[in-house]
Amino acid sequence: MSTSYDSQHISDFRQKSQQFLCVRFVLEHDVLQKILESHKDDMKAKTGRVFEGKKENKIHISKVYTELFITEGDITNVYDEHEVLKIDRALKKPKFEDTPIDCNSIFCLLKQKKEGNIVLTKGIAGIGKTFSVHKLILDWAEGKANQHVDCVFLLPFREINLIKDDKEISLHELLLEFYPDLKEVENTKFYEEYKLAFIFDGLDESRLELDFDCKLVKCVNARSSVDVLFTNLVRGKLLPSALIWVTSRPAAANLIPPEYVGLFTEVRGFTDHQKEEYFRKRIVDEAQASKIISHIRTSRSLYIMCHIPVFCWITASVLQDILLLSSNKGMILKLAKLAFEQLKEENVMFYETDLKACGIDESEESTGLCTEIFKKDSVLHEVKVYYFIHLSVQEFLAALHVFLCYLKLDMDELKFFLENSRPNKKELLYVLLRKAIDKAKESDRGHFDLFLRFLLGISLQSNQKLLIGLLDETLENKNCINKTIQYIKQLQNNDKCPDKSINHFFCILELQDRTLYQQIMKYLKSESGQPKAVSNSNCSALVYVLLMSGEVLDDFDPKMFNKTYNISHRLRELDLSGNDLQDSGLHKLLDEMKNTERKLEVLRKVLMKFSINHSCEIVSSAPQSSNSVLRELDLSNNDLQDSGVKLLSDGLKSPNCQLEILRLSGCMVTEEGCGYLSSALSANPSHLRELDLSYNHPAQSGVQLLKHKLDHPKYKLEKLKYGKCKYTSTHTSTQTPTYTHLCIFNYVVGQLFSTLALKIHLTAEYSSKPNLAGCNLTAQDCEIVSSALQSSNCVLRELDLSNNDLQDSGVKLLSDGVKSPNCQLQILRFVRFDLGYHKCSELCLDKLPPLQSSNCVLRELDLSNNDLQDSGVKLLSDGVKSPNCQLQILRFVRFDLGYHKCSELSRCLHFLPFLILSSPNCKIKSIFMCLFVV
Ligand SMILES: Nc1ncnc2c1ncn2[C@@H]1O[C@H](COP(=O)(O)OP(=O)(O)OP(=O)(O)O)[C@@H](O)[C@H]1O
Repeated sequence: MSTSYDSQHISDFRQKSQQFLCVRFVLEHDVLQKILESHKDDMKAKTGRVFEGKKENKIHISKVYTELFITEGDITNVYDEHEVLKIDRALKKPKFEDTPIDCNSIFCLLKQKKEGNIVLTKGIAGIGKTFSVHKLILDWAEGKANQHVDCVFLLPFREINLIKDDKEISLHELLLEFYPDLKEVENTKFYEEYKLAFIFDGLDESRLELDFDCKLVKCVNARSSVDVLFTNLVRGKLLPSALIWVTSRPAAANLIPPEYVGLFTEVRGFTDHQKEEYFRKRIVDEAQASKIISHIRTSRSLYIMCHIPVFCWITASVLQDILLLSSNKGMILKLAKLAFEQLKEENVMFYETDLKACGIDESEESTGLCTEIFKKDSVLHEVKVYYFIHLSVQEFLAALHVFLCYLKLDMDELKFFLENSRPNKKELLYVLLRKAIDKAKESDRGHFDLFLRFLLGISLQSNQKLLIGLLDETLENKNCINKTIQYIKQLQNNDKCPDKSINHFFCILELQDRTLYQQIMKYLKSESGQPKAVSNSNCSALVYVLLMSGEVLDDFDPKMFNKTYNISHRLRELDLSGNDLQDSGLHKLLDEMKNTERKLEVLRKVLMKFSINHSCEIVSSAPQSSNSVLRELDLSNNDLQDSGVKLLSDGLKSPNCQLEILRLSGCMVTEEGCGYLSSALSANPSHLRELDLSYNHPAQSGVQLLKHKLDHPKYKLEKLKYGKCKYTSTHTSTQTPTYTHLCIFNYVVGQLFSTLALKIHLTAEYSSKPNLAGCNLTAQDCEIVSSALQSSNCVLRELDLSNNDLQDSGVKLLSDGVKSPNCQLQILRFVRFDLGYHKCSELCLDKLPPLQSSNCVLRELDLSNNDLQDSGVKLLSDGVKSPNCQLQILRFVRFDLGYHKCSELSRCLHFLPFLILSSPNCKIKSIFMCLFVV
């Protein structure tokens, strides 16, 4: 029997199925709306708060966001202009005549275009591309703009890079990686019926290899590599109705073929009006904002630079801190008095009455600055006691107070030191310092020691400059400083107590006396030639003094730590940061340590470039040795590479290895190196707790191998640093005591000298002598420097590139710059620019500025501390002999002969002056050579 449907049946069925579809649609719609609402909340959280340098500085974007000048640009220019020229142009001629466009309107403008599928926005580093992206998304999520768009996805290339290169993934899955909540849209018509916008931020950071002729992908569920998905979106093959926005720095903008670009925009930064608006918005205190704006106006170059928003931020941070210091001046002075009064009494804890006696009342004690400097406790009977956050803060403030009293000639306050003496004004500082030295010497417990060091530090004019805002004037009194140094030295001759003697070393260090080394040697060698007894605490102080002095290490004899003076067994930590100790020196040192019952737990060798094979072998053998107690090893910023890491990993595998912390930041480690480390950890899982691989180049899979170890209970690994997270080295500075209080300055100033700032600094018109020493510049950065040198309006006259790891390729680029007829460079410094560790010195030197070139106008060249070797020196002398060479001063001070004991080098070096001076063309007036034969 066949079923027959009459028309009534059919109509009922239609009605029901329509109802069913409606119900399904309503349900689906509800689900989607919920997902979209939660996505919007997610986006608000993601884009609403912005980092401003430090984590704790996370603020809401609306508090700082200032409209930017964005224009519609000509896409064809993208393909023929170099980024440096763009920066240059942007800095010199920030013209804002074109019609600005509102960032929120870009999607509407795109729709008006007949051709092209995407919006491409370019802009130089720090100009505000990411900020614009965040603002657009936030406005959309808050319902303020672009409400025709149902859903916006932010996909920064920086994060896309984290997806495995070879992973096949669908667009839907890609979105799930970023937005897991979208899981539920899978079976809906989300991708077909909703208006979607995709924002790809920072094309310049992308590691994708873009091939716009690649295979077609049209379906959101079809799998392929991420680059194929991206190119299909851009070509309009995948989700053709979606809106796509890509941002990029200029150099990478040309990766997208122009035919796909519907709207091309350029972020041009802040106009003058916007700059000022930014400062007023960011700095809530109106008077402070006005002060900063007027300060910026007085400096033309700063004012121009501030059209780049990131500079506005840096400027605001630096200037605000300086103002903060002066606006808190009154309070700081009261605290300084309090600190001194209490120090005199040897008090570290004090009461409300003590605060009042120094003019600090109850209302002030728990506000502003006080809360940062004080700690407050209620002890017995609810009586409040106060103490400075750290004793050194009290000691520093006390020293500041005494120095201020000296400036004000407040003899009453200085009575504590001067007692009955009444020196004249000229002698006052010397007498005051001398008496303070005596006071510290008299104190058995040494409670004036650090105070004294701060006071001596502040008495140097160079340090006083750091206290602008607190001191009304700075004073240069070299005569007094010299007399003080002499006085301390005199005391040292009769020093009976080692503790006092060490403090005297520190005092001399604080006064930046260069003869410190001899003083130390004198201390170490008693008259009988026998070592003096050195206490535990003095041992580390002594090592500190020894190692902090660059001069000392030229003559560094590791035996001193060991047999002769028998102090190495007390050594716990050895920081060789920034020293010249070569491989051979390190070898000797570790060798000595091996033979004793040593307790060296922490070895740091940061910033010391050294050869791969030698040093890694040395370092690898140290943790393997059976009596090794090495716990921390910091080899950051050395060119270890994977081969070095392999050697090191052999050490780690040893059951004797107790290493807990290993820092290999910036050591050119790739995925291969991660593999070695991973297998070393597998072989010996029990110790390593912290591994720093930041600033290296491991592919994601390399990191994954190690990350796995983080989760597994078998391993102790707790911390793994990778990517571009900044590792703050614990590298100490000779001036630590005096600068402790200024760490906030250092932070901001550090920001100011970021590579980005320096790049722009370099191309800015005002700067003819940028100091780029120790700025972590790389070979790539040399491209910028080289272009600057070749530019027709280059004003660079003097360039210091010391202590940068520029590598051969970088030197080559620089050399191209110096050869350019436009280049006016007269002075070039490459001090301790370790050419040596490439072990191909001829090559390197070959790439140094060509002294023979008729365009080269170099007058001064400083190659100190480079391992040029014989052949290098020969090349150099050939250059200098050339009739074109203009060189007048050539330095290679502290050339380390010990390293090449058996080579021809010494002979060659002795010959060099002769070779050069006997040449009829030679214009050299002085040669600085300082030879140390070990
Ligand atoms: N519109 C703005 N309002 C206020 N501050 C801004 C604005 N744009 C940028 N800034 C400031 O400049 C800094 C850098 O901006 P942003 O990260 O957007 O630059 P970018 O062009 O994306 O740079 P890069 O190419 O280096 O990624 C921000 O952290 C912020 O401090």
